Amino acid sequence: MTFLAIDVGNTRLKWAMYDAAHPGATLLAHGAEFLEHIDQLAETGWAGLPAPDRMLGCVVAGDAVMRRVQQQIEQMAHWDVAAQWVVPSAGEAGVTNGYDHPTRLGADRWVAMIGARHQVLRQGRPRPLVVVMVGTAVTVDALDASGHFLGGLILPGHGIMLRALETGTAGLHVPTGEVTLFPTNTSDALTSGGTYAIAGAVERIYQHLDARCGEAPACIMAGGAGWKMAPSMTRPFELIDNLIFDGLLVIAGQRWRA
Ligand SMILES: Nc1ncnc2c1ncn2[C@@H]1O[C@H](COP(=O)(O)OP(=O)(O)O)[C@@H](O)[C@H]1O
Ligand SMILES: CC(C)(COP(=O)(O)O)[C@@H](O)C(=O)NCCC(=O)O
Ligand SMILES: [K+]
Repeated sequence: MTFLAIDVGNTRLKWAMYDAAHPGATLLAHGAEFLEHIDQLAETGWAGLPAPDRMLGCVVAGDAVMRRVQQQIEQMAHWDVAAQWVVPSAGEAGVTNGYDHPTRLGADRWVAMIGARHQVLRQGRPRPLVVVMVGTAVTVDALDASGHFLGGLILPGHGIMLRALETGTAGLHVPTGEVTLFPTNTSDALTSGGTYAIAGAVERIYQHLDARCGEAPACIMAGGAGWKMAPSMTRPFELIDNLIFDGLLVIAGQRWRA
């Protein structure tokens, strides 16, 4: 059963076609498009793909963007698949949702937590877990050892931090710099400031979760800019590029496995 997984963030749409709709499926094809280019997906990235039997996605870029994606799916002549989008709930696939209003949680955060929780369980005993996603925004979410989502942080991503400083000041229009411990020029000061803001937020949630659970958490990181953070993290972590797709495969497996 071919399965199309779609992750629509605020910067890019990421898609992956699998040969089955459950964890362990083989990846057949994948791609990413900036949101400006998604109206050509049917003619470009998706042309020549096998027709998917099932589709499951998560979208945080708004209803208009979701409709544009659905139009591309409808435009695929030989496809006959209903678009289904994950809506965060009180509980799914072994994760329970501690958000005040569970449906207001970003669908990408929910799916990533489900993917990360299953990754931890595959590796052995249940542990508390920090899930970091470094995309347009950065999210840092905490689950206890039972798979309960306790809550998390939202902060600006690298790009938004830099743009905010550029537009809010007269003297901060400089090229990208390096991350250094004691920056001695404006470029390095900005790049290091953003990177350590994110690393510091992760460190704080890690400490909060360690204190709450009395056990060192696992940490899983994902997102288009996750690799930029790797050298600056203060705790052991695992970088999983396909975390959202892994989560979508877990959810699909539970919904559709006969
Ligand atoms: N090759 C790349 N293409 C696009 N964005 C990239 C790339 N490498 C790093 N990035 C960074 O990743 C961010 C987008 O990551 P992504 O996970 O696609 O975000 P979102 O899920 O919010 O759309 C951008 O803000 C950019 O800073
Ligand atoms: C926090 C986010 C903007 C992150 O989006 P992204 O960086 O992946 O584009 C998204 O998860 C979102 O819109 N969340 C809804 C609000 C919430 O989670 O509380
Ligand atoms: K995302």
